[in-house]
Amino acid sequence: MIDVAVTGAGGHMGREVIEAAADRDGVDVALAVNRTSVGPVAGVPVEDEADLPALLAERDPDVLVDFTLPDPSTRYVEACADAGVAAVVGTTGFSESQLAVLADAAESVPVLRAANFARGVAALRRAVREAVAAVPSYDVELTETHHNRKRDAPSGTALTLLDDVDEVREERDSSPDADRVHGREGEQPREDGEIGVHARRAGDVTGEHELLLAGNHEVLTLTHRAESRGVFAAGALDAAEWLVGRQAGEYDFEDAL
Ligand SMILES: NC(=O)C1=CN([C@@H]2O[C@H](COP(=O)(O)OP(=O)(O)OC[C@H]3O[C@@H](n4cnc5c(N)ncnc54)[C@H](OP(=O)(O)O)[C@@H]3O)[C@@H](O)[C@H]2O)C=CC1
Ligand SMILES: O=C(O)C1=N[C@H](C(=O)O)C[C@H](O)C1
Repeated sequence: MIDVAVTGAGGHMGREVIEAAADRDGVDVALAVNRTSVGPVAGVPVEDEADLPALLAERDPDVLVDFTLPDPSTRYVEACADAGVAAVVGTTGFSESQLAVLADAAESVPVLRAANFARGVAALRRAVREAVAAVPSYDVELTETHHNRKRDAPSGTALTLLDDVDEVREERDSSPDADRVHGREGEQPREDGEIGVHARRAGDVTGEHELLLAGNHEVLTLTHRAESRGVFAAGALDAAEWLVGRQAGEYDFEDAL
């Protein structure tokens, strides 16, 4: 049995995680916090996030699962490092300096961060790397679609897929994202090697990512569509179960699969 702490417990993903944990053997939610006051979620009382450091010391959970925003997320992971609690981070949109804070925390505790906890996206990443390696000269365009509440663009998953493309094309070292063109407008002919990146926001779309490769009179598209947030919550809990007992360090969802 592992004891999990959930931050952002009143948010869409925090609620999904608590509900998924309630249905899963071997996982108990020992602590749930939120910024604003909300009632119990799946019978778990939700406490004030300002008290997180004291609550971590008192309840001593094995692992914290966070889906919030970059600012609170970095604070929560720092609190985990102080309390000796592992952290699974699903939040996206971190700046380089916030990522450095997470890396510091990972010197004390295991920290697993992933922009997407859907197993299908893990498979998509492998397929993308393979496809780009097979047709390296083809044009690449990436389109992601999300609900109209989403704050960060492009999505964390889109950025991960772009890094995967760059890794195969071995362009990371020189200038990681110089090849990315975000939308196009006016006179803007496509340049060799550029990757068009398109972020759509509409309605309540859970999350879709499509990588298009085209050249030589053919088009290949690789698409993932999440049909429920439950897939992300299930993956995050799989990651949490895997992470407990690991050495301090930074991990990715692929490590846990
Ligand atoms: N890795 C993955 O698989 C997935 C990642 N995500 C990512 O998870 C994150 C959350 O998504 P989602 O649940 O849809 O978002 P919601 O807007 O539904 O929830 C956000 C949560 O963060 C809290 N929050 C917002 N601002 C602050 C603050 N300043 N201090 C403390 N807490 C704050 C909110 O609290 P309050 O209720 O008080 O506003 C709420 O609990 C996003 O970064 C998203 O991209 C989403 C799905 C899957
Ligand atoms: O904000 C969301 O909802 C999602 N965010 C993640 C991202 O930024 O990639 C993952 C998923 O697509 C849903």
